[in-house]
Amino acid sequence: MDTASGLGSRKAETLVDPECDCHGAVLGPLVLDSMHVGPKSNRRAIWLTWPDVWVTVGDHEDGCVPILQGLTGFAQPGEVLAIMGPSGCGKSTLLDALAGRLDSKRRLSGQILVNGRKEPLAYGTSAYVTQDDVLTSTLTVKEAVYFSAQLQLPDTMTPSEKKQRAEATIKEMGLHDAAGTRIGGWGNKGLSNGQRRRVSICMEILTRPKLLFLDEPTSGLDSAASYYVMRRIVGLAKQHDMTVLASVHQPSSEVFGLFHKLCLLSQGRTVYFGPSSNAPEFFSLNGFRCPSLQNPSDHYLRTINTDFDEDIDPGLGGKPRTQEVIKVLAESYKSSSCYRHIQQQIEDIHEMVS
Ligand SMILES: Nc1ncnc2c1ncn2[C@@H]1O[C@H](COP(=O)(O)OP(=O)(O)OP(=O)(O)O)[C@@H](O)[C@H]1O
Repeated sequence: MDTASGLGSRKAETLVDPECDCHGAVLGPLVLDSMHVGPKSNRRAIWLTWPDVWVTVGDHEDGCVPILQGLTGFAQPGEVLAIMGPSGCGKSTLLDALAGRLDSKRRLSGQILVNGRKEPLAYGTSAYVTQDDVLTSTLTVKEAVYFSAQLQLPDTMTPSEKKQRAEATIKEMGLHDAAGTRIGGWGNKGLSNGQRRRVSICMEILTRPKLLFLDEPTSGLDSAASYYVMRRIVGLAKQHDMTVLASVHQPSSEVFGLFHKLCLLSQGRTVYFGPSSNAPEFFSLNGFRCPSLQNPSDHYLRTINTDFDEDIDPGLGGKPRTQEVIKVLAESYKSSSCYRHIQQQIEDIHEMVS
């Protein structure tokens, strides 16, 4: 196993771009020690990079329609990247592309690199929580998670260690009170939708995968549950050097504040990619300042949602149409030093892990 020897002497660096449009903003730490294989894990941490990824649907006869248009980004160990944007902007497609789960209709071009290499993920290193909860309705929460633990966890763990891991994970997802409840399903009511969501997450985080994809992990959860679930996931990422990518619809300010990086998409284009703490400055500099006391994620999504454009009266207050706003933001992002810095960080990652 490659332990990235030689990197040990390089300490955690914080990259600051002196020229960044987000003045003096800290553009996020490249924690080089994450490559170290420490006692808490016998698997290598994962740096996922995607410089210029496109996804299209259709064929040559009917014409190809781009769903994702030249997206560039990376996800790093110990951090959670939030993928946000209006419905249909391409969040699930990006997750599917990065996880190697695109169906045959969707064609990928561009590179997705795992630790700087184009290679399939080793078995057991990644997990994906889909939008639909596929669970056995007749089992209780405890049974489902216990069985899953017995099947998924390595033989090096004893049955009682597996049981303990299952119990701890049930607790982590706040399901201890529902442990004895049947999952249920159509015509056989059991868990609530939010509880089912948390059981699905439980099953996938049991193994502490090095790379975790979460498609709408907080859908169906109330704001408090969303916050606690995301906080646990952020904690697990930090504790186990997990690289987490989550598509999120409508996070509260508190949940939004938990994310390390933000990938904001609209119509398959990047509107912003970078530290979530720098997004307010990016929007302000482009003339779309988030009003004080407003949830920043609400502001970003409202600014770039075209679905209800006819509700905006162009004659009143000279408000630009959303299509123009998206164009301004996407072009501004592509020409910003923030974007160049992300490209540089990707090169640094490739150099570091090679
Ligand atoms: N297999 C496919 N064939 C044709 N179009 C597709 C296919 N998969 C996705 N699309 C289209 O690509 C766009 C992005 O879809 P995607 O599911 O990635 O969006 P999303 O941001 O995850 O949406 P939501 O938040 O509503 O789940 C949509 O317009 C969708 O209709």
